[in-house]
Amino acid sequence: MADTELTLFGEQGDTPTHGSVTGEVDSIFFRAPDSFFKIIRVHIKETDLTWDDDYITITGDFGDLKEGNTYCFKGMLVKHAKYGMQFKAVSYQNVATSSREGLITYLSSDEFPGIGKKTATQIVTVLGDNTIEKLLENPPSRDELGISKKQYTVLLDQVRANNGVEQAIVRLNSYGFSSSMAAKIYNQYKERVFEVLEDNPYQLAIDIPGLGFGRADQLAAQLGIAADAPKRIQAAVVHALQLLCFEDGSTYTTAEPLVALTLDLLEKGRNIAIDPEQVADEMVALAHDKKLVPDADRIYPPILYYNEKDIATEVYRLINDEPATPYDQAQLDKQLTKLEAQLGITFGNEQRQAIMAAVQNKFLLLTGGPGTGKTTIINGIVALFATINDFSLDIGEYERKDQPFPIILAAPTGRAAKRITETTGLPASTIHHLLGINKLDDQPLEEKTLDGQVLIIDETSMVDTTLMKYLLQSVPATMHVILVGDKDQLPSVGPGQVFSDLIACQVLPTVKLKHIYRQDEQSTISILAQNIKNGQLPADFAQPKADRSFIECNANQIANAVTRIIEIAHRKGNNYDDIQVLAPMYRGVAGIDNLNRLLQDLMNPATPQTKQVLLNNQHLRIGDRVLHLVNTPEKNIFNGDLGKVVGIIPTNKDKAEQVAGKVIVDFDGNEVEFVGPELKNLTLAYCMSIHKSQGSEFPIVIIPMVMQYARMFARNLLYTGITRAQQKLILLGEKQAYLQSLARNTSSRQTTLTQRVLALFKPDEISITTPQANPDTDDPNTEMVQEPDGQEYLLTADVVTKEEVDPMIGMDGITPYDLLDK
Ligand SMILES: Nc1ncnc2c1ncn2[C@@H]1O[C@H](COP(=O)(O)OP(=O)(O)OP(=O)(O)O)[C@@H](O)[C@H]1O
Repeated sequence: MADTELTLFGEQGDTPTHGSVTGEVDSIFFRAPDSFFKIIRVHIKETDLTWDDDYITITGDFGDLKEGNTYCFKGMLVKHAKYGMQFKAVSYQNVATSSREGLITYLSSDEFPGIGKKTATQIVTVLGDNTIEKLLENPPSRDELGISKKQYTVLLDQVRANNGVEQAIVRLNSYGFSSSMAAKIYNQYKERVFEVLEDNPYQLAIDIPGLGFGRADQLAAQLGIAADAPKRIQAAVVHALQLLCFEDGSTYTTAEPLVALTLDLLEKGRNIAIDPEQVADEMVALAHDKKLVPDADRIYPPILYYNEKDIATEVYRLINDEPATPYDQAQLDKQLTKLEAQLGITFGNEQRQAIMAAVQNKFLLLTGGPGTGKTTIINGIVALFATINDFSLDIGEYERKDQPFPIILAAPTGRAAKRITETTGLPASTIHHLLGINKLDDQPLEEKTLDGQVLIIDETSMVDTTLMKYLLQSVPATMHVILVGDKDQLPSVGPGQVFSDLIACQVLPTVKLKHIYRQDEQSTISILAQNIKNGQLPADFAQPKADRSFIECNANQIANAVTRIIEIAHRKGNNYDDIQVLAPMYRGVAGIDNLNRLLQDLMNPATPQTKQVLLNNQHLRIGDRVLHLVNTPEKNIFNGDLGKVVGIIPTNKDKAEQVAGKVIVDFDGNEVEFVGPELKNLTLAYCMSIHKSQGSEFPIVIIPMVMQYARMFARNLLYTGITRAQQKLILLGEKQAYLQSLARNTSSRQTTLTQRVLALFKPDEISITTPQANPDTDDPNTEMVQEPDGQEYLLTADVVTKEEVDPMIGMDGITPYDLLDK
């Protein structure tokens, strides 16, 4: 049950009703499969709330609640949008075990066979009020209790089974953790929970998502850990190092920012001054204990330091351990021409070179800008490999013989993997799946060696340092590795810029595609892309071109302007399905959520006959464009997939606000049913985030960019967004927002992978086999696809005045101002 559906009772004026309910659990309606969350009905015995009924619905995170048992719940009354008034418990306690009589009744109940009232009284007399806690935490010997061996075993086993979780949660509640956080903590450490907590409360900040250094520090204060205790300072250093590396995407930091952030954490938490010398001393101690790694003037979290080194070693191994089989160039060329006929495609010259380089090198970096056909040529690489090695590409044949398919195709995201399959017709998976990694940040369950002849990874720029290390470690020496990507598009979420760093080495086999296929030769979209990549806006940025335009407007005008642009484009014969709005943020008047509401009314308006249901605060209608938000490989749909709603079956037919029972969505011919909790994985997609659009293309792209989005500004975000447009691009918003996006070049993460690789390879050691050796790797200024003739670049907005901003593409007679006011 999402909290957004709840309002605190009395929120609109009265004080919220906090209080307690003591009562017997009548029934447990709902148990969440993956947490302690439960919804229960309780028969009230006592309450300080104003409540007329004998029963009340209570929600919360509870351990092993038993129907028929009496508990005391503390919390507040809330109003659920659909189910009305209910009680949200933040803590609870079993009443049966909180008084002497209750304890005796409990211990002599059927749950403890062989223990009668007399023995139960004897146990409670020896142990007193805290009988249960003592039995759980520090059980007395059998002799002390004076009971039989059998009774002793039953007693301890049953108390642990019944009360372990509950008591731990109650005790964690007493440290101020909510029941849901207490449940997370308990699940992490189980019966070791208090041992960990008392030994080092800061460990919680490392292990429990959502529990930061600040909260662990409060707990440490409760447990009496001094403000200048080495344990506390060390925890702050480790936390600051994580923040500096993991939030910035760097693999290391330096002493100055690390000490500054550490002091900030330490002094903010307890309001005292800490001597920087002390921080430096603890940094030395941490280095001694291998909890951070100093190297020259850099400081690394150990995992990132060793992962960079391991990647370099693996690349060296793959290139040197087993040299590639030499092939005759002319033969390859001939084979490829034959394959083009079979595949029904003519590869460009540089694409042909890239395909041949892939079979001639053991390890190849295949890079190129957006739309240069990187994904498309995977098909050619696979086909050429199969031909020269004489193996079949018929999956069925391998399945029948129970043999592995010799080509392994994978990508960092499910959707990129699906795109490979769509392009090649061959199976592809996420790298996580390939390596047997369950959660995003976990490691493989067991060491794995991949079985096959060729490994091709698409969208490699999104692979972070840790995942790349695991991937390369799983590659046998005989396997060819082809890493495909574009270093200028969005980087990995996790630390590192592996793909870009490997290219920057300039000693590894690299092929760069330059010719753009997504847009045609005359396209000014690709020229704009090159400029943006170099951190520049062309002087003609705001002048309308045949395929792009810029409309200046502020955040409050965006929604209206976008709507009008689409209306006009539609009137001019463009199909709504071909128009995609891409924006950086969800919230705000110019955010994705607001635009979606407006664009839905424009592109798929409700009529009295329209079937629609309420979902995630949005109305979903037949015909709506929707986005899938998670990976569901078993249904072949992934995070970022776009589909169209083709069927809706509402549940409660009589009500005005119908709630969805079932929604059927067509994802490019794959019709998928969504029921119950699966529905929350869908959202409207007339406007979608630029992040989710990476790897996709659309005929017409509209991008609003205003200062309101400042938090998200990044050069590679803008670059990725505009390069999604195949034919037309309409940019709108504040010029300053575009300039600031360019100024923030987040690709400058601090990493040392390049130098680790170079330290292993001596310059003359590596032989690069490319049909046209391509050491021209990484100077962005040397790789302009088309230099705009005599164009001056500028980084200031002054030159472009409002008068120069003309109507949008081909929209004769319409001024920008027509678009702003309806
Ligand atoms: N040789 C070719 N002939 C015709 N069309 C091509 C050729 N190569 C690529 N294309 C087309 O160009 C478009 C872009 O190709 P593709 O998606 O493979 O590029 P990409 O480099 O992977 O792009 P991105 O980095 O944005 O994912 C596709 O529509 C594709 O069909």
